[in-house]
Amino acid sequence: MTAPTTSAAFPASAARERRPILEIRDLVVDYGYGEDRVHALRGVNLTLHEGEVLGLAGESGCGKSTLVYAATRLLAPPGYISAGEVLFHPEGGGEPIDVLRQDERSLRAARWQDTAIVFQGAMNSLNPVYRIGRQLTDTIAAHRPEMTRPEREERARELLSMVGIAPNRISSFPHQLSGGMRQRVMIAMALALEPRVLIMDEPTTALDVVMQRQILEQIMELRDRLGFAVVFITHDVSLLIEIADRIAIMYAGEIVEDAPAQDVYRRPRHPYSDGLLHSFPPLRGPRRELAGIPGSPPDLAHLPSGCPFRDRCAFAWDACAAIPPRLVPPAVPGDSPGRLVACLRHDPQAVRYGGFEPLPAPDRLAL
Ligand SMILES: Nc1ncnc2c1ncn2[C@@H]1O[C@H](COP(=O)(O)OP(=O)(O)OP(=O)(O)O)[C@@H](O)[C@H]1O
Repeated sequence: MTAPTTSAAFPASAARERRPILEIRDLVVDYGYGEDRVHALRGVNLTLHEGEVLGLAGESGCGKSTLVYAATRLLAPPGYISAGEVLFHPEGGGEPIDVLRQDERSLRAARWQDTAIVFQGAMNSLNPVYRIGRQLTDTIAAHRPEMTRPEREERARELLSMVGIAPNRISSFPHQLSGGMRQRVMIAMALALEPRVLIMDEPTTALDVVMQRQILEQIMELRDRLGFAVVFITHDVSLLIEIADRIAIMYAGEIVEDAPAQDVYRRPRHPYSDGLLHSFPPLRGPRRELAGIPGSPPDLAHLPSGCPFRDRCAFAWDACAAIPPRLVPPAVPGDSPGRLVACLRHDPQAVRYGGFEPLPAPDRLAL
């Protein structure tokens, strides 16, 4: 069986040796107030390392976008952060900065320089009345006032060719470019200030498959060359197995599995990760039977007790209705260090502490 290749320039083992660049700790986000408050993030912990490609996957509504919007302070009302820390580690060491407590001025200065985002459907946010060159040079001018106009134009041309667009397109208007080219321009804009973290929220979803692949390959090539870290959001876990070093799977506002991409592919430990893998055709390697996941995610305003996945889970037993699972190393000897899963089958200690008997080994270790 041939496993798909990842961007292997940065093996998962390297992640553990590299410095963390962004640490999200116990992040809690709600939308609205009172009875119908939606608990969109319920204590999320996630670390991104320098140069790493971290994939964030999960069905619609599980909180992927909320997580990156909150972590970059771009969350709009009625969303609000009620607890947590987001630590950004400055280049060259020094005390990490808590992004959630940063004042507006330094936040604005840091945005695009430290962390840049390519939003869902970003290609539609180019201003139709300005040439793309002007839109690129304006972004550069806002952060690098010391650069002269010819220097900014030169940089804009360089950025375009970096993302595979002929530099003479600098004088095109957005409507003269295809959707794929406009999305490349948005990526060029995000890279304009050489950020250390690039967040991409479903950056290629609106494009056809061939264009998606070309853009992904380009991003990975740029990552290898420039060394920025990437958080890549998608519903499609098969795609992440191709491009990510590590994958975090989200469900109902929590991370339920966090593991090297190859481990998620070969041995998913959470039944939800397994279900997601069987919901999308693999891009390479042997075919998997596509089964999908029965049922739908819970209402985040009225969550069930215990494990939020239990109604859809083939392994659920009475303990799952009573004990909320925590992220722990899987109870399988030989699993990669640093791997985490939030499933009671892997946390016999919590099960016993809650007054239940752990599942017998064959079921407990089936995934
Ligand atoms: N403006 C809002 N008001 C109320 N609830 C919201 C709002 N935005 C998001 N939510 C809720 O927060 C939860 C998480 O949404 P979010 O958009 O972060 O999920 P997602 O995983 O990024 O989904 P998608 O893949 O569809 O973008 C959802 O259940 C959604 O209903």
